[in-house]
Formats: sequence, structure tokens, C-alpha cells
Amino acid sequence: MRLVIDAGNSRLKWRLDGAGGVLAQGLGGIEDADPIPELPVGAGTISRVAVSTVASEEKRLHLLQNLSNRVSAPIRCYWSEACRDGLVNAYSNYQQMGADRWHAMYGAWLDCKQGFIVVDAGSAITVDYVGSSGQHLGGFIVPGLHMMRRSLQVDAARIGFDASNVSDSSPGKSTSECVNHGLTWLSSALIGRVHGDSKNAGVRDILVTGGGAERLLSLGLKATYRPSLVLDGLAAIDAQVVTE
Ligand SMILES: Nc1ncnc2c1ncn2[C@@H]1O[C@H](COP(=O)(O)OP(=O)(O)O)[C@@H](O)[C@H]1O
Ligand SMILES: CC(C)(COP(=O)(O)O)[C@@H](O)C(=O)NCCC(=O)O
Ligand SMILES: [K+]
Repeated sequence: MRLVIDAGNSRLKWRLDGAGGVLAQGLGGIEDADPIPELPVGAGTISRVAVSTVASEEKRLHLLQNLSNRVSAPIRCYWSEACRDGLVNAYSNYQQMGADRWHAMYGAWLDCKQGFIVVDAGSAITVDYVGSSGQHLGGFIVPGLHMMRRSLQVDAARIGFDASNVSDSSPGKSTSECVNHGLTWLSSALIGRVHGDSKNAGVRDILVTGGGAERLLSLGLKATYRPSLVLDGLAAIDAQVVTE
């Protein structure tokens, strides 16, 4: 059994894979006393643990300590790579890229084997473009919904608003409307740019993942929802390492 973990800046996503497929999955907090609640099996039955994380080094070490107290199997962290299996990273300093982005792209590459766009709507929203040859063409990093909201709350003294996830992007007539509609308006603009770029580049497949994925889909993003794209890419890489 393989335990795969995607520890982002907001949440930890975990999945237990067995020979026949997914056995269990869930959410946790990387700093929690138990970051993998509801893990349904005894620690001895897990043979490998693979981790993809963009959390701080302190949080990563806390997680590894916690895992090694519970699981006797080898625990391995996976990072961004220059290339794998025809997928080529556009970063000259590939280690700088968040591991989640690389693993999501690899998960998409395994499925598509042609050009695609990955939108990962997590704490930050990342958009990555990959051409038909597997060449990563580059990407974007912008603040996620909660990050944008928080920055308005924290960094502006006189913006008081009640947050709500409206789909209305018409001009607001109160502070709350201006903020809530404004965030929807920005998300719609992002969606429009992704659609435009996919059309211009002749890239058909758009995949979306992350906690904010369903909101983007509800706002009109024409993409395939792949909630476990990071874990899929990570699990495939760990499986290759075993057979190396
Ligand atoms: N209903 C929602 N609408 C939009 N965004 C959401 C919603 N719920 C969660 N999110 C976003 O998803 C993030 C958590 O998703 P996740 O993919 O687990 O992030 P991370 O990988 O950074 O931990 C939150 O920080 C938030 O920005
Ligand atoms: C951009 C990110 C913060 C997204 O992480 P998330 O919001 O999903 O937790 C993460 O991929 C990261 O820390 N990247 C490092 C910088 C880079 O990718 O270039
Ligand atoms: K993520």
C-alpha cells in the first residue's frame, strides 16, 4: 500500500493506494497533531509514503516527524524536476518550481500526452501551459480567492465587507458588493484569458484542480475537473522509482 500526500499551503490531501486502486482518501492539516485523520489501516501495512509539498521547511519537517512516528515504511519527498518521460520543465532553475505544479503537470501529461493547460486553484492559483511535445511553456502564479480576500481585509483600513461566493460580476453598489463582485470579475477575467490562450495555442485539454476548482467551473471554466491531479502525478513518479 502506498500513502501519497499533497501538502499545500492551506490543506493536506492524502490518499491510500492499493494494488486494486484507491483504498481511502481524505484531508488534513499539515500542522495538526494528526495530519492524516481517518487513515483506516495499521501503520505496518503501508509499504511506501510519497510526499509532494510546498509548505515551509519547518512544517515539512514536522510532518515527516509525525509520519515517521506512525509509519515504519520509507518516506520520500518528491520535488520538481528538469524533465520526466518527455515532459520538460521551462524553468532554468527547475528546483524553484513548486512540487505541486510539477506533479500536477506530470499527472496531466500521463493522461493527455499532448498539449494541455493545468489550472491549480489552491491558496495561490497557478496556470501552466504545456505544448504538444511535452515542453512546458511557462505559467502564472496569482493569489487565490481567500488570499485576495484576506489581503483586502488586512491591508486596507476602511474596507469592511461580508465575504460571500457570489457569481455576480456586475459593478457593486456597496463595499461588500464591490469586493465580492470584484473577486468574481477577476476570476472571470482569468477564465477568459485561459480560454483565449488555449484557443491561440491550439491546446484543447484544460485540467483544473485545487480547492477553488469548482468555483472556477461554476463561473464557466471549460475544463476537466481532476481533484487528485497532484496525487496522480506523485503516485506515478513514486511507482517508477520503485522499479528503477
Ligand atoms: N468555495 C471556494 N471557492 C473558491 N476557492 C476556494 C473555495 N474553498 C477553498 N478555496 C480555495 O482553495 C484553497 C484550498 O485548496 P487547496 O487546493 O487544498 O490549497 P493548497 O494546495 O494551497 O493547500 C483555499 O486557500 C481557497 O483559496
Ligand atoms: C505557487 C504555489 C504557492 C502554489 O501552492 P498552493 O497555493 O497550491 O499551496 C507553490 O507552487 C509554490 O510555492 N511554488 C514555488 C514557486 C514557483 O512555483 O515558481
Ligand atoms: K496545490
